[in-house]
Amino acid sequence: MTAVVWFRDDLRVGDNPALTAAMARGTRVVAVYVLDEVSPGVRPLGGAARWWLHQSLQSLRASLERIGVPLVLRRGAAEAVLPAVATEAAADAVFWNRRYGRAERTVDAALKLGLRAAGLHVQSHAASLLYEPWTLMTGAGQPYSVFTPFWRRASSMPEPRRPLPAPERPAGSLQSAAVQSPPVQSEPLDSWGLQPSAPDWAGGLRAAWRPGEQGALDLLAEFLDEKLPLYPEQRDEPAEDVTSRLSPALRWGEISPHTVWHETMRVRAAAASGRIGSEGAASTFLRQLGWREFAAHVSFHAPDLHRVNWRREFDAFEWPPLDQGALTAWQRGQTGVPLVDAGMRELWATGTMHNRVRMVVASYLSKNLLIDWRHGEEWFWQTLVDADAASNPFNWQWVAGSGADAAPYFRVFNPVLQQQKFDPHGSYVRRHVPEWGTPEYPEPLVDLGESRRAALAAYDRVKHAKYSAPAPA
Ligand SMILES: Cc1cc2nc3c(=O)[nH]c(=O)nc-3n(C[C@H](O)[C@H](O)[C@H](O)COP(=O)(O)OP(=O)(O)OC[C@H]3O[C@@H](n4cnc5c(N)ncnc54)[C@H](O)[C@@H]3O)c2cc1C
Repeated sequence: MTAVVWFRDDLRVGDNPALTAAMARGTRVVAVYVLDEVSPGVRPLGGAARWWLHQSLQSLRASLERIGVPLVLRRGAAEAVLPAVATEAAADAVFWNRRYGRAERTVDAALKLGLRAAGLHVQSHAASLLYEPWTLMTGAGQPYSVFTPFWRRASSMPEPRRPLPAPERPAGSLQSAAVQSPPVQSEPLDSWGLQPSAPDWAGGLRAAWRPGEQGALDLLAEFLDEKLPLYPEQRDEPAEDVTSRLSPALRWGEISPHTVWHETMRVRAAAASGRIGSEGAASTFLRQLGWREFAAHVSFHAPDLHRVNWRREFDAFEWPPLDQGALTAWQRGQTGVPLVDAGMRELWATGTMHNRVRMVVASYLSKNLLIDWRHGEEWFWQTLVDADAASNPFNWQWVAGSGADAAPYFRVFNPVLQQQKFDPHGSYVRRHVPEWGTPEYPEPLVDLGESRRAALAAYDRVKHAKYSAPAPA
């Protein structure tokens, strides 16, 4: 007997309910990761995400080996690949942790039916969110559209379950089972071409990150030990390194939100007796995790979030024809606005950008340059190591004004004031834009005041538009 564990956005062995359940049977366990870029509606990964995935799979393979579980890599439509692997492995059971995108759920539902019809035991588990998106609803049974009541409701629920320990290698039995069972062919990871080669642009990513479960656990420990007390005061300052940097690890499931939650609560409880301020700091930090939950909730109930305005009245917004030159200048960090350019260059070099600066560059693109937020969302999708199918479009729409609980459209971030407030000494800007203040630095692409007024005028035309859903065909 063999159990197959299908890994997806849960590239870890600790607190992995599907893996734990499979190991608990005491039979042989085979892990599989399917690179599925062909199933309808599944969004192909961006370049930085592909780089991360390569490193993370290497790390997962090593962790699984230590508990006697081989990792099989296959490429193709999951609906065909997974049953094939189950057959090759002579499996009688398949386990996975749930995912929440519509296309992914369609694939998973079809597989569950098909595998069960073929006589296999199929079990799915909750692992990637503290609250599955359908478990928190308003009193009227509707999805939440405002963060504060959503988080209040979440906070009134029983505490998220405790993380599960990493399963251990069972003594003896697995080896003999493995010898008797057919080996399952795996594709070489290198053959997937996830890493850039010509040119190799990933040097900055390698320098900035250590993908994999151990790297994530170390980041969390370092954050809780050293940075948490500073977090409430300094988390908006991009020059300071006081945020957790856990977003790619959470995106790929190298660490579970349950682990982050309970470790933070443990530190909070320990600090309550001594270190002043940690209780509030812990709540501030966990509230950010709440935004991740809220983005997943909103996206679950509005699955085309990267394409469709959440507030449909924004469909009437008349974006001017795309100015490709302006978009390219923004992407390359050549707008002549120091904070925007610093952010965009940080993104290109390291695969991330500080949250405050993400808001500023998104506002600049969608309002000062009047470029449709979807172009910015797509660029982030390609370049962020934490590119997330829910959080990325959710936040873009939040800044653009078309999203759930969004900043009102007329809130145009002024990048000069934002720099004065959050990078007053210019340390962050200078780190990424060394030629700032020299003749080599470009002139501003647009006048901030004029472009702001033009954006507000465009918004005025849509402000009173009412969305009426298209009549059914
Ligand atoms: C335009 C735009 C696009 C974004 N795209 C993404 C994305 O693709 N993936 C992504 O994970 N985050 C995205 N964010 C949210 C946020 O910028 C990052 O999560 C954060 O900068 C990650 O740094 P950190 O891990 O040090 O955060 P911390 O401050 O340490 O926060 C802890 C965790 O909370 C979560 N979190 C914090 N803020 C948010 C938020 N606003 N929305 C959702 N989750 C949040 C993240 O998982 C983060 O790791 C985006 C924000 C903006 C404005």
